[in-house]
Amino acid sequence: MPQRTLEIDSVSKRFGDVVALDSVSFDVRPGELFGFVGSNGAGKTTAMRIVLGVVSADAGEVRFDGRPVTHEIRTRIGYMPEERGLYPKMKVLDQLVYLAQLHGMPPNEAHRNAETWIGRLGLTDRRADEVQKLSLGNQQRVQLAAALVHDPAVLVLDEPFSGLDPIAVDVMSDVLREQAASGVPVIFSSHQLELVERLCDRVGIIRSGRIVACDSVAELTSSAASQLVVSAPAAPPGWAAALPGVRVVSESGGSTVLELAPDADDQSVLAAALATGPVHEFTRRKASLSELFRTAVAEGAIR
Ligand SMILES: Nc1ncnc2c1ncn2[C@@H]1O[C@H](COP(=O)(O)OP(=O)(O)OP(=O)(O)O)[C@@H](O)[C@H]1O
Repeated sequence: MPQRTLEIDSVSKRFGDVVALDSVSFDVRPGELFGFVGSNGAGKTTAMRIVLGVVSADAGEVRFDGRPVTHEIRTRIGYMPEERGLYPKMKVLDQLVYLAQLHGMPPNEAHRNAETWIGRLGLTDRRADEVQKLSLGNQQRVQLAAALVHDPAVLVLDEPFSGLDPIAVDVMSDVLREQAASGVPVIFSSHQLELVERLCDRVGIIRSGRIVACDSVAELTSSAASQLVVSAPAAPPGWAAALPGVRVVSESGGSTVLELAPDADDQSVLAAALATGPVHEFTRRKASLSELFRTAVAEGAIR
């Protein structure tokens, strides 16, 4: 295991009868952007809270750099909680300086870092405003600054992109990429799967407290069933339904999307399409993360 890896090892957690996490294991490596995705209530927030020590695990262990996460290590984690955790009446600059010092940073450095992130995140005009007077998106920028202001060794961000405008999404994306590039393991949860697909080195999909897939998007999509887009305007409805190893995903206006089993013969699909008349398009398409996610959530496991 490389140094500075965050390891979640066989972590389980119940709340009464609800199994929130069932022996969840994955790791986030240095320099990696890791996307944590799953339906509402799948267990993402619980897992992140356990990493932070806000919630204790019933079983399993969280390690950083090969050692169990202690209070000292937790002060080196930059955390953006889902419920957000700012002091509403405190001014932006004061708040960031205070939080940096709370993580053990000397006052001068705390001040310098706070100013740096205020500038970087486009909050300069708001630095003397109380947090409660900011728009939600700007509060979120402050929340990101709060996670970063103490130069964390790990970043754990619970839905950092929710509610951001497109410019703020770009800023957030750039900052997360930079942090990862500087060697920080970064994990964030999100329901914006196109964004996760675009940004992340690896993705973990959690379903009902269990990890059902964990790999790079390229690996996950290459092992998923491949799809064919066939445009055959003269083909009658249902033309492909009886072809062996073929599932019709959608059919509209002469364009049909088919899912092929690994051993299905695409040439016989082409022959069947040509038998109906001209074929204008015949393209293989990889499943997107969204499609993969739906399969994983529906079936429980994709590999
Ligand atoms: N403090 C708690 N007390 C009781 N049940 C809880 C508590 N925290 C979480 N749960 C339950 O644990 C399960 C996992 O919830 P969690 O918040 O981790 O999901 P999530 O993946 O973050 O969902 P979302 O995408 O909606 O934020 C849910 O069934 C939830 O109701």
